[in-house]
Amino acid sequence: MSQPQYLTGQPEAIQDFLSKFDIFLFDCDGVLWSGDHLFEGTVATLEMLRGAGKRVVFVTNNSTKSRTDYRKKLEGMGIPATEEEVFGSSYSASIYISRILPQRHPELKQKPKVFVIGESGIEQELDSENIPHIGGTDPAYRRYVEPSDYTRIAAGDPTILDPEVGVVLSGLDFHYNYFKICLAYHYIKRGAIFLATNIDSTLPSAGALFPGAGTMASPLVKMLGEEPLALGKPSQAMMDAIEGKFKFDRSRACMVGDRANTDIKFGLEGKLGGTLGVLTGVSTKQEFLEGDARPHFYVDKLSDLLAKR
Ligand SMILES: O=C(O)[C@H](O)[C@H](O)COP(=O)(O)O
Ligand SMILES: [Mg+2]
Repeated sequence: MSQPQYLTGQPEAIQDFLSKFDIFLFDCDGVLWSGDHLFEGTVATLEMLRGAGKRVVFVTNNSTKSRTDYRKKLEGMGIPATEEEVFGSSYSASIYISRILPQRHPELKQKPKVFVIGESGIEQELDSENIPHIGGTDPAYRRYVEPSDYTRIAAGDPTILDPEVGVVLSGLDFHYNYFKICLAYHYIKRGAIFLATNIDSTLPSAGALFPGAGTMASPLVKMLGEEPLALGKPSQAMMDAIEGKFKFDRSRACMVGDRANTDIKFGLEGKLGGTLGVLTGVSTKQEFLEGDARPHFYVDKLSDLLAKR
């Protein structure tokens, strides 16, 4: 395994790095910003890349926002963007459920609904693919479990366990609770397909780490003894969908990310021409230098790419 090349403070090496690629797939949390805190130099770096004729695509595992939400967040931070340039795990999961799952599970025709553990980003993307869904942000699910719930769920009471649910989709949920876990578990035990938007164990925000989507799915993994199929990075189903949409030469593409086991693994397994690790998010320098998924290049922060000769 080759040693990642450090680019910070190396203008010559940075120019050589930039000349290798026509398209940059950008992770968001931990690279462009940390929650609502935009990292210094992010806007200028993206302007520099676009000014040099490079294509920029935003590829995020954060399922709480839709492509529309991300366009607004990017523009709100001074980064011009179109929804076409955004590819999120909630969108990746939605197109998997609408276009691939029915071929593999024709029985889902009778069970078209998705039980959502997550926020509105998932609901909006399911709506964009005309997939019916329950749970999610519905206030009816933001409550403590009641004694009668146990008997009703155990009995399969259709007024609490919707018989049309064929998929449980687990994402980042800021309103997570015991009641949702109970329902999700019993839907899966009754045959629903167990999917996740992504497996990130932590969420970088305000310069610190918080529970991630992968942590949301873990109680179900513990109960079921099985992992969900995750449709976000490093899933190559997502890479194929992005390549299909943006039609690019993988050897001229670079994945930029802060997390080794999602972003960097995504680029390496996708056989992209390059991967760039950024040390402003989840993964440490040691993880980039000694871990299983080592980037080709790494920098302390994204704006280090602005260094001039
Ligand atoms: O918990 C999560 O879902 C992730 O931490 C988060 O969303 C990662 O987003 P990304 O870094 O892929 O933009
Ligand atoms: Mg990230």
